[in-house]
Amino acid sequence: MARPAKPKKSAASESLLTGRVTRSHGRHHFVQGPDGALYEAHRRGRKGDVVVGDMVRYSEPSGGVVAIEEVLPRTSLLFRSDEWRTKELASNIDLVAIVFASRPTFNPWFIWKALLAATKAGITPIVIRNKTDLEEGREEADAALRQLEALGYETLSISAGSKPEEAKPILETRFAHHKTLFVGQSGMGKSTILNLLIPDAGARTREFSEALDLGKQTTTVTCWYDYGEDGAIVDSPGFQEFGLEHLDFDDVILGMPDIRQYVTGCRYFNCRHLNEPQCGVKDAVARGDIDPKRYEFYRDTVERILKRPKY
Ligand SMILES: Nc1nc2c(ncn2[C@@H]2O[C@H](COP(=O)(O)OP(=O)(O)OP(=O)(O)O)[C@@H](O)[C@H]2O)c(=O)[nH]1
Ligand SMILES: [Zn+2]
Repeated sequence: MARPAKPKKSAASESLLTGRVTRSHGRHHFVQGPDGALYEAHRRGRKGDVVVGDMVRYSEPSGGVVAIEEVLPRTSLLFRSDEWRTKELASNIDLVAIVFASRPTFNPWFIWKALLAATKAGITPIVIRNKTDLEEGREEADAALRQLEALGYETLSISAGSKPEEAKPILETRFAHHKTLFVGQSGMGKSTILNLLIPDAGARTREFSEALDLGKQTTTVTCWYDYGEDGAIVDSPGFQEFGLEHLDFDDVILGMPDIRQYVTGCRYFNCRHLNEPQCGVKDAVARGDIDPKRYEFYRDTVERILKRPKY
């Protein structure tokens, strides 16, 4: 028997609306419709493929809850991972702002890992050195910043908390018309910066969590805030680690310009720059042309990758 012809696009699919996923709590998503209204949303078929930042097609709200029928193609997708799993952080962003300060003590590896993850995702990174007013730890923080600049990364220096009137226009100029994800270790001043850019962010979140009775949960998830006409500020919860389980060896080389520039001096074309003889990278470390701390980071990152079963 002949199969029945596939039905033409149903009236239902034509009535789908397009909106943005602005928050996710496990399988609970929140979609902002074209009119700005927020809807609680579930993914049709319980697929776990929805990420904050996604543009989705969803069905008309019934009882306030909508069904996400389709995730539209993304322009970018940023990951971070831990030992156990790789997690999407946000989609459709075009800048990653990495915030650090001299106090609490920052970990340069966090910054370097975030830079590698951004490079891997093809998203422009920018490093923000906050709390320039603090004396404590100033030297290390300034040295870290100078090194990042020498590596070719864009940076900004501000005191978001103590000189907000100076910091605000600097931030506004750089982040207008961009969709920026902010990442940083806890306590670096991410929330302070966010509040300068979006003064009512706290109120928006409170309103939202009260309306949906979410309590404290809202502070522990990634949130998308529209910013101006065509920009967005995406706040991620502070975390201490920025795992790179989703990177391969080549991604590390591509994301570390100071290492990459010496690989042409290696004898073996497949040199990993770890224990091989006549290695251009190790020679550069020995001469003092590569910062030993950066090489240590390189070694640790690559050794983790090479330990994986795939290699
Ligand atoms: N001295 C000084 N303190 C600042 C500055 N910016 C922020 N702070 C302070 O640093 C502390 C941490 O700032 P937050 O904005 O809460 O940091 P956060 O990165 O959002 O931290 P989490 O919420 O843990 O992720 C607060 O006490 C701020 O007042 C600054 O420019 N100078
Ligand atoms: Zn080598």
